[in-house]
This record gives sequence, structure tokens and C-alpha cells, in this order.
Amino acid sequence: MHIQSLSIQNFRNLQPSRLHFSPQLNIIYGNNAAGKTSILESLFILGHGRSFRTSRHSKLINYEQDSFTLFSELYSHNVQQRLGVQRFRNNDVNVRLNQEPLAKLSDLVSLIPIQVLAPEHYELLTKGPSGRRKLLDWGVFHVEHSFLKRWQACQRIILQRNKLLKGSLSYKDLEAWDSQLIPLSDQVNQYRQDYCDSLSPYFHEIASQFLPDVQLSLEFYKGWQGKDLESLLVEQYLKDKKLGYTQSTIQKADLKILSGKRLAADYLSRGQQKLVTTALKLAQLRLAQERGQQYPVFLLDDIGAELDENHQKLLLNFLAKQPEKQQIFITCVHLDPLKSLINRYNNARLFHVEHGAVSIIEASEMNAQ
Ligand SMILES: Nc1ncnc2c1ncn2[C@@H]1O[C@H](COP(=O)(O)OP(=O)(O)OP(=O)(O)O)[C@@H](O)[C@H]1O
Repeated sequence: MHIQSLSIQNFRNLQPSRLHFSPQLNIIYGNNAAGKTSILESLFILGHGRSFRTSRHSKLINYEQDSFTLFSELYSHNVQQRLGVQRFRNNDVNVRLNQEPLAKLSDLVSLIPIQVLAPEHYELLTKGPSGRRKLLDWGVFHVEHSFLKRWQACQRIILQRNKLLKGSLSYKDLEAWDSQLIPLSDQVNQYRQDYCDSLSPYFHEIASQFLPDVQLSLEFYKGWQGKDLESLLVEQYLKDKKLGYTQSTIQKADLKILSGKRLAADYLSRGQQKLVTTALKLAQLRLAQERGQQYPVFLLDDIGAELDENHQKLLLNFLAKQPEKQQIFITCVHLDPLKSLINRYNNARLFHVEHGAVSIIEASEMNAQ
């Protein structure tokens, strides 16, 4: 899978641009606040319909405009697709795939797998489980497309169950819902557990390169401990009723990252935590490649942020060894540390961003700089 081109209109501070990308390495560089991350953000939107920086779509629209438009030509499942995304200030969205309206944004996720690693993700270990659960579910979804349907069905039933709880007279009133919820939750757990098991060896291998002194491992937590869900739902009925919500659900699941037997977040430095997050995302990429799935487009925002020279080199080495079909976008302020990576590719493309204006720089010009 790769993105061939992108036209951008009225998106953040970016001037109208039409960009043609390398199917392998793309570097976007420029000073702070130039608009580099905005380009990555617009690419991410192609595969998710939303940003990785904000949930408020109106923030993405240029201050002086009423909507933004992105149009892209891309290869997915070896077929060229044309995708247009337009978002309005009133939250209306218009997505067209090969000129036909696309009803469900979730269809984009399977068509255009995109993985992002940005400074926003470096608190993955210390923040609550929702970010880690999203990371896990992103991977599960790309392996097992039926996951989304089951996950959505669980969400609907839990919502319904929580509504019924308040007015219920006894557990009997919930039994019919639980008889659907239990097998669906078991299935979701199994998908998540299987993905965690498959990811673990890749994570272990990459993390041990980045952090050779720390014994890291992954553990899947399904959202409740011990007993099977059926017994817990009966047992916790009165407490659930009092609280007004179901305590034991798949919505509480977590991907625990351990250092030895303890939570890594409690012991690792900020820099180490950043490396763990990086290792996790790279492991997901490697797993997708090894399984022969569509290679997710990999977006790496601000590659230089907070990494010492040695770790930056390790990361660059990893990126230099990517398979031919892997498309990568990297943003940076300084080009110098990336020059040897760029020179390893004969088709790398460089984009210089200045006050929202994007220009293409030839690799030969870079070497002359
Ligand atoms: N809706 C908007 N309309 C116009 N400009 C915006 C909008 N949203 C953000 N900006 C501005 O766009 C600029 C570019 O931001 P962006 O985060 O893309 O920069 P960057 O090059 O990644 O910077 P850094 O290196 O500091 O991370 C910022 O000055 C920001 O204030």
C-alpha cells in the first residue's frame, strides 16, 4: 500500500499544494511551526477520517475558511484508488472513494492502513489504558476484520445494559443481554490475546536493541480479573446497579507493558518510555510485514525529539532496513542526521516546508547543502 499523491486545500496553515510522494522514503523538513506535522496529519486523515492530534475537526480547517479538502491517489490492494475527504465547520463530512460516496469512515481504516508515531504518543505508558487499548485494537483490526463488528456489538450491548441496570428489579432483567454479551466479549478477548501473543516476540526483539538493559514484556489484561465473565456479571449485579454501569467489560482492557514483573511506566525514564513506545509501533509494523498484510504507511513525526545520538542512529538503522514496499514519511527540523538514510534510497523525496508553503528539494541539492 502506498500514497502516490495528495492535494491539500485550506488545511491548517498549509498553502494549497499538490504533492507527489516516493513509494518508499519521504522526508518533510523545516523550522518549527512551518506546517510539517500538518502534512502528516492530513495523510493520517486519509486512513482514519480524523486527526491524531485533536478530536475537534474544526481545528483542522484554515482559520479563514469553512472547509478543508484533501484528495489523494493511492495504491491499496494493488489497485489505484482515488480518495477525497472534505470536512466542514458544522462537522459535516464528505468522503468519496473513486467518486462514489463512502458511507462508513471505518471502511477507510481497512483500505488505507496508516500507523503514526508522534510526540503525542510518548505518554502512552503513563496515561490511562485507552491509548494502549487503541494501539492494540488497531493491530487486531488489521489482522482480523471481523473484530470491529464484534467490538461494536459489545459497545452497543454494554450501553443498553447500563441503561437497563438502573430500572432493573433483579438480575433476570439483564440475562437476555448478557447471553449475547458474554460470547461476544470472549471473542474480542481472544482476538486481543492472540494479537498480543503475536506482537510480543517482535516487540521483545526491537526493544532489546533500543533498551538492552531492560527486560521488557507485554501482557494482555482483558478488563477483569479471575473469574469468567458470566459469574462476575451475576455476582456484581447489585454493585453495578448502584454504580449505574457495568464494571467488568472489554472497555477496561489494557496492554500492560512490564519491566520485569512491574509496570514499566513506574520505573523507566521519559527517554526510555519514548523508546518503548517506538519499539511497540515498529513491532506492529514488522508484524504486519511478516504476515504479508498490506504494509501500513508509517508516519514518524519529529524524529529528533528527545532521542540521544546513539538511539537516533539505532532508529535510523532500523528504518534503513525496511522492505521495498514500505512507505515512510518522516518530519524533522534538521536534515543532517538523516542524510545517510536518504542516501540509502535512490528514490527518496524531500519536501521543504516554510510558513505553510511546500517545495520539493532534489536529493542532489541536499547533498550540496
Ligand atoms: N486551523 C489553522 N489555520 C491556520 N493555521 C493553523 C491552524 N491550526 C494550526 N495552525 C498553525 O499552523 C502552524 C503549523 O503547525 P505544525 O504543527 O504543522 O508545525 P510543525 O512544522 O510541525 O512545527 P514543530 O516543528 O514546531 O512541531 C502553526 O503555526 C499553527 O499555529
